[in-house]
Amino acid sequence: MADTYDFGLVGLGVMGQNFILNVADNGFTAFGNDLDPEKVKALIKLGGDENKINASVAVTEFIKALKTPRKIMLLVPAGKVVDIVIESLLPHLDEGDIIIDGGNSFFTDTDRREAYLKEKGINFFGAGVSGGAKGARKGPSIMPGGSRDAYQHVKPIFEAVSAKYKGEPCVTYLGPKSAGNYVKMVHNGIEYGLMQLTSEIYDLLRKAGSLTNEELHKTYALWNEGRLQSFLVEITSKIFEQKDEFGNGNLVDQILDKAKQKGTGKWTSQNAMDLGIPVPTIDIAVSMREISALKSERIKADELYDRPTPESFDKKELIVKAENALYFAFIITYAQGMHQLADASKEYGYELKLTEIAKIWRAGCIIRAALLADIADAFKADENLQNLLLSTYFVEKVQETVDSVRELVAYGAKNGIPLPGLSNALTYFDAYTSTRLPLNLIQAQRDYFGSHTYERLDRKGIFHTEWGL
Ligand SMILES: NC(=O)C1=CN([C@@H]2O[C@H](COP(=O)(O)OP(=O)(O)OC[C@H]3O[C@@H](n4cnc5c(N)ncnc54)[C@H](OP(=O)(O)O)[C@@H]3O)[C@@H](O)[C@H]2O)C=CC1
Ligand SMILES: O=C(CO)[C@H](O)[C@H](O)COP(=O)(O)O
Repeated sequence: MADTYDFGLVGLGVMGQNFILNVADNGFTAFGNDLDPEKVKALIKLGGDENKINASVAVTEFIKALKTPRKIMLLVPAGKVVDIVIESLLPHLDEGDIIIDGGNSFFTDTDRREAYLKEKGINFFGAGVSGGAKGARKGPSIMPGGSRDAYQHVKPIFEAVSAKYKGEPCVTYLGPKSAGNYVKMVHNGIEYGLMQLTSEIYDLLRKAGSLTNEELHKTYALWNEGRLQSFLVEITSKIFEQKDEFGNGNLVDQILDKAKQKGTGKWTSQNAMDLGIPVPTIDIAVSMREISALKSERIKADELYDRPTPESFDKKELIVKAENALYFAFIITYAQGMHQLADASKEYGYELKLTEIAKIWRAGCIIRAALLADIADAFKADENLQNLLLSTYFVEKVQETVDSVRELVAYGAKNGIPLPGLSNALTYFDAYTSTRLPLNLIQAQRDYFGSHTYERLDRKGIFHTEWGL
């Protein structure tokens, strides 16, 4: 059994178990490891043939079973556990072995781990995986970064197990250092934005148009056949038809309206702030999960204030406008995420190719959408495109949908329906496309109270005024 397996995987939980079975399905032999003997047993049983897929709780047995250079993927919870697992593997590894962190690790942790392991002759790289349990099993989108040479050893396995878009694997080497984890982080930031927008439109449809769950199911299903075709719209349509197993109508109506988060959306926002890149639709999606968590305060506050009863909206007209609005806001969210990737790439030296990123997101991942093929084309047509909103293709798409957004945002404000993602996307658009913003006044105020100086429109140089004299 020594030195026989092609691929090792530590962490046989939701992602790990599915990923390793996918590896075996694609003709590679694989060996798993987990602290939990039940998970080890379960994998061996599911694998069916121990020569093809095997597992052990013992790290020594796990390491011995792998062909060199060993290719070991970690799918364990992000944070300290990754360091603990690395330390447990290290004494048994040989120079040239490869550790791949497939989890949602924070990108600076990946840089630290890569530098630490390089000193010991071990290759380390981060490879974000997206697609949830089903994706891991049937074909995820994989976002590897780190050593290009080390990636070559894993490339055939990753290309075989990844999702395919029209035959093209949804994986490619993205760049050095933590490029893979960074791209996965922004993927999740975009995911937060799209989820927030999808839920706001649901709120609007049920409150303004009185759509039933059955109508919501049909509406999202229909949208999923058009330009909004995407994994999130597809699962949303399915969610509305799920019955509650306790017999209380539809399950969605029984789910507590407090959204949890594991950190990747917040990190996207925090890092965008650090780099000075505006991603307000992602920021507000994170804030909305935080507001949702304040359930008991929300209940108290609701009792203190009157709220308008929503005026009814013609159902057919509302559905058309809501589809326009969701399409518009999806474009804006991707535009913000791609902008963040472009600027981060310069800052961290990742040399990211946005076309390639859009291409590997076209299938397998949570934010897969028909729109991504158009986004890939836009970056292909202009490699230096600073923002999707500057692409001719998207100018037309945004132009034909923005009026619906204006109308719905105004309706929401007047009728007390919170649409923060939608209004934020609109505000971002209006601000980004304004030649003049009122921030000249902010510069004047800063100079007034703090002598912070300002620049002028009509001449070059840095100026200060003794205001009010
Ligand atoms: N779930 C999802 O949809 C997605 C998750 N991810 C990321 O993938 C990673 C894994 O997530 P997920 O599979 O959901 O997590 P799970 O908690 O389901 O699985 C993690 C597994 O790692 C095991 N583990 C913990 N410590 C060790 C150790 N020292 N040695 C060996 N095994 C260990 C756990 O065992 P035990 O339970 O006994 O502690 C568990 O079986 C995370 O970084 C997550 O953010 C990425 C994309 C999608
Ligand atoms: O990476 C993922 C999807 O792409 C994971 O499902 C992640 O847990 C989602 O983030 P959160 O739990 O914060 O909603």
